[in-house]
Amino acid sequence: MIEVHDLTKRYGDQTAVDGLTFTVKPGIVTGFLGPNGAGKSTTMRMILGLDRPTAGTATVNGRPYEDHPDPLHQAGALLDAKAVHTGRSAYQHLHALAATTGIPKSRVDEVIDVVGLHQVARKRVGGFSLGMGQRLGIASALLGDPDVVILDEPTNGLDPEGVLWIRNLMRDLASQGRTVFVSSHLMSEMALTAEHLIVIGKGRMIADTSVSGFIETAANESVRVRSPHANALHDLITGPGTTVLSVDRGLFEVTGMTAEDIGDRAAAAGIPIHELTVVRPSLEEAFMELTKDAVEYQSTLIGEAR
Ligand SMILES: Nc1ncnc2c1ncn2[C@@H]1O[C@H](COP(=O)(O)OP(=O)(O)OP(=O)(O)O)[C@@H](O)[C@H]1O
Repeated sequence: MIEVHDLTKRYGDQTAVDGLTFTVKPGIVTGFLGPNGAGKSTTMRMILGLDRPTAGTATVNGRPYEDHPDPLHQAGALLDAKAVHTGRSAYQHLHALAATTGIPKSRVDEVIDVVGLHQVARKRVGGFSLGMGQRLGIASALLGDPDVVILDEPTNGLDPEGVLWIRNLMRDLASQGRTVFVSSHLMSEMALTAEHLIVIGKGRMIADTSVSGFIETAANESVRVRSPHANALHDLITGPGTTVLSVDRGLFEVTGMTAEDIGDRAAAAGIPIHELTVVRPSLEEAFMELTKDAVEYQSTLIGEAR
């Protein structure tokens, strides 16, 4: 379990993390989302005791990370996969890490198996592809058999096979009862992996919610309805609380009325319906909508700038 309370980090007059309070629970994957520069890495570094908060607290399993006598068993992290001595083999790297932290040698073989690096474990890390480097970073994170796993943008730059592998691994780790906290700036990726989301923008909390709850808050569901009897259909769906957008002749986009309601009313009035579709915003759309005021650099449409 990770608990963050009123966590704040300032660099000079810039506030990178601004009074964040949240809990990351075990047994599920929690996505940590935000546009570039939102403060995700800084928050993760403070949770791991690598950066000192300007104010507030962050604890891992009830204590500041650095106060645990067995920190690698409490939390393992992938922050920067490139931070590895490139002249060593994967095996040597993990072995050195295990030796300096009192982790048995047998665990090195176990994690090499978990991340599927056995065939290249004796090769120099310098020759590793990005995906192999990422796997090695994850092996290092898992070395202490940690309760809490923290991964900063683990799928960055990976091919589809690597992305799928990381996604399945995160789910597996969560199903083993671990706390899995993973950052991303890609909503679409999190939709497939995370159950819960913490969304930040400019260092501030925007949403702490389930994936489905996030979509519901971020944008309204609408219903596309089509009928050859356009006028009759229009009269039927117009009323207080509903918004009807005419998309094409006989095709409307309705908010404020459910598909069931529209279907029942049309049936009762004997109006044929040729399409009745619930339109849910994608997670990416919902994310853009929620964070539009919190991105560091906003692109301006040429038409708007005039
Ligand atoms: N050591 C530092 N000194 C000064 N400013 C910093 C430092 N580290 C981070 N920042 C600033 O703090 C803000 C948050 O950065 P952070 O890297 O935590 O964001 P992020 O959400 O992880 O973004 P990204 O996805 O781009 O990595 C940014 O504006 C960044 O420039």
